Amino acid sequence: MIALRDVCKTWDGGKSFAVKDLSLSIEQGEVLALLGGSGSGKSTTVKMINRLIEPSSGVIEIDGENVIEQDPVQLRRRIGYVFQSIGLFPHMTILENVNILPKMLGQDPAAYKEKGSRLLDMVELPAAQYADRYPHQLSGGQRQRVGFARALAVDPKVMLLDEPFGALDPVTRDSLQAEFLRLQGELGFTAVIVTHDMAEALLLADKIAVMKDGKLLRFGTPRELLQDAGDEYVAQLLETPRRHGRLIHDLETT
Ligand SMILES: Nc1ncnc2c1ncn2[C@@H]1O[C@H](COP(=O)(O)OP(=O)(O)OP(=O)(O)O)[C@@H](O)[C@H]1O
Repeated sequence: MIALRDVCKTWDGGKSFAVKDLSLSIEQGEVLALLGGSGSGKSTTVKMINRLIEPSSGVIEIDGENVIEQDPVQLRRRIGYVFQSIGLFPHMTILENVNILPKMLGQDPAAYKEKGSRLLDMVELPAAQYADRYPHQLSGGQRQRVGFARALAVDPKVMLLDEPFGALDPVTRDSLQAEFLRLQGELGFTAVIVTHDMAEALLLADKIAVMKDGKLLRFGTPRELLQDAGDEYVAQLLETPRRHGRLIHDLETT
């Protein structure tokens, strides 16, 4: 469904690499976690998929079609995009925010209003209660749910999520992660999720791509990584959730 082949992104006239020779692919309905530290090239990679950033070289295909050959605006309308700062319009109600794209695409108002309400119910913000509120009347976690509903409004086959849970407290993060998995299972979209948290990647993803300094260090299923980190840095990243697991297990059993 999504394939990257030898993708590079350089800045400063080719002097520095944000992403170097990145090749990977995922199947329809899979969740890919792009995992790495600050500056490893995760956001650049995800933004190249929907052409917010143009690759310097290499090929990116969605469903067999080269993204470079598609109109960037049309492409972005077909792909759900959720990011940390959410970007809701403050002067629009929650339902109006969810309906932005269907409205821009000229869809039937009665149909998209009904659908927007259903999406709000789906992300557990009952429309009867939340549709007419404004973003400032919601908590951060609730705003992020609106971000999900908005991204889902055009029935995307592909969802890109750039640290969607990064700014949330652990309880809200946990409930939204569970919600994401439920929605993904129900709707079956293919997703790329940027995270710097190995536990999040292990819990949410079918495939994990570990990046460092713009390069792909390791690509595999959570189970494959746990069985064989294959790289010292990857082993270090796995150590934190393992240590937490051991500590909790010890506390429970002693
Ligand atoms: N517009 C730009 N001009 C020059 N360099 C850039 C630009 N955007 C990103 N970079 C560089 O590209 C590299 C990768 O950045 P990117 O934002 O993809 O990293 P990241 O893994 O998403 O990091 P973070 O987790 O901190 O968001 C960094 O070294 C960054 O400084």
